[in-house]
Amino acid sequence: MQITSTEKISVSKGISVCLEKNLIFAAYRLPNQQDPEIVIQKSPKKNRIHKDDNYYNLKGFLVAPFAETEKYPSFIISPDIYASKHLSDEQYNELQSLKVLPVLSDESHLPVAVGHDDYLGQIENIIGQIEQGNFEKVVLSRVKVLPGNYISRLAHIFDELTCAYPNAFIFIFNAGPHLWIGATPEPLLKAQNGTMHTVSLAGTRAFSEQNLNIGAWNSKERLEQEYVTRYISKVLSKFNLADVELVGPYTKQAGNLVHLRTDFSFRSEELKNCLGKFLKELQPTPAVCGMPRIQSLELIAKLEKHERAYYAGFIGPLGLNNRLSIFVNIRCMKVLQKRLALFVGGGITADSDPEDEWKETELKAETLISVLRKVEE
Ligand SMILES: C=C(O[C@H]1C=CC=C(C(=O)O)[C@@H]1O)C(=O)O
Repeated sequence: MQITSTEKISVSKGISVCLEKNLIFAAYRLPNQQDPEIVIQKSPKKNRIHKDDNYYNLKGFLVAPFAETEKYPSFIISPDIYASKHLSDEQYNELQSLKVLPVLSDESHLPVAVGHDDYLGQIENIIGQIEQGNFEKVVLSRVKVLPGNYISRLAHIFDELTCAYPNAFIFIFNAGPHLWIGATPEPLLKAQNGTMHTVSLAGTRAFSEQNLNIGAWNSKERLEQEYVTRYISKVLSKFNLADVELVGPYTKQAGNLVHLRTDFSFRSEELKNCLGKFLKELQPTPAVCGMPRIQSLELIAKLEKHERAYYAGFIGPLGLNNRLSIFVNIRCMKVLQKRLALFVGGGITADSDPEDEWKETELKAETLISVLRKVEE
């Protein structure tokens, strides 16, 4: 049915239609911005990308996994239809005319939920390895599974996330069996007016006025974040980036939580021809992986019972509105036909208390669960 109307078609309506048709698309709302944006690809084929590609010439919504595999590749969603705030009648008609794509079920690889005792056992294992001098920090994650089919409610959940978390990056993306939604507080790389920005984010407390005061944070928490800062500084010097400026650490609210954060900025020119390589070198940082990195990747693969897939990978718009804004995919969930899989993790260091670490992941899960409760009311 063709429409010509004076009624505006919202991004939220666009999300619903894309989900009904199972199209490859992404919608997002950048931190501290009003309007959500939507990127819809007409072709059903994933556009895979590689780190040697010239990212500067890419346009669309970038999706990269925690660890690149055949099953979880990096790809970019083409902006065949791109709209901010509203779709035009023409765009909506074009969307309506696109064919429904088959649902590619991923139910054969269900993320395995890990309970309290198993999680504490894994943390103790990591602390033991840190005490033996094999690691400085390892970020362990787990999955919380919530039964139910939420697909028809995702547009509503997206809208609620945008209201609940104005300073987060709110996103949803769908491509084949990969359907994810979340509200991440962690920018990975942003380019603005010739300057690039990245952050070191780690250390978590429940939000309170008192916890916004940096003086309230202890040396364990500061060290946990300091590892990330050191790692990023090292990557920046490896790429010979000039004029690096560093601000922090300071406290930053993320919904029901507060984190420690340090901001880095540097000239973007230098990365023009090696952005893909730089991103792969930078991510995963010890905010989601560990120190040393390769050994942490191996330990994570050995200990965790689930595949991280796109959790702790990176996502965001590239080359749209002349912007580059990429975020680390945390505070997120994978949406399956009959369940949601919430991914939550936390940094383990020598002084970690396993029970506190469990509580921290419960708090992190609340970021999304509190919004799910709202849409169920
Ligand atoms: C790995 C996650 O958070 C990271 C970002 C901020 C604080 C973190 C922490 O305190 O452990 C984590 O490094 C997650 O939310 O799943």
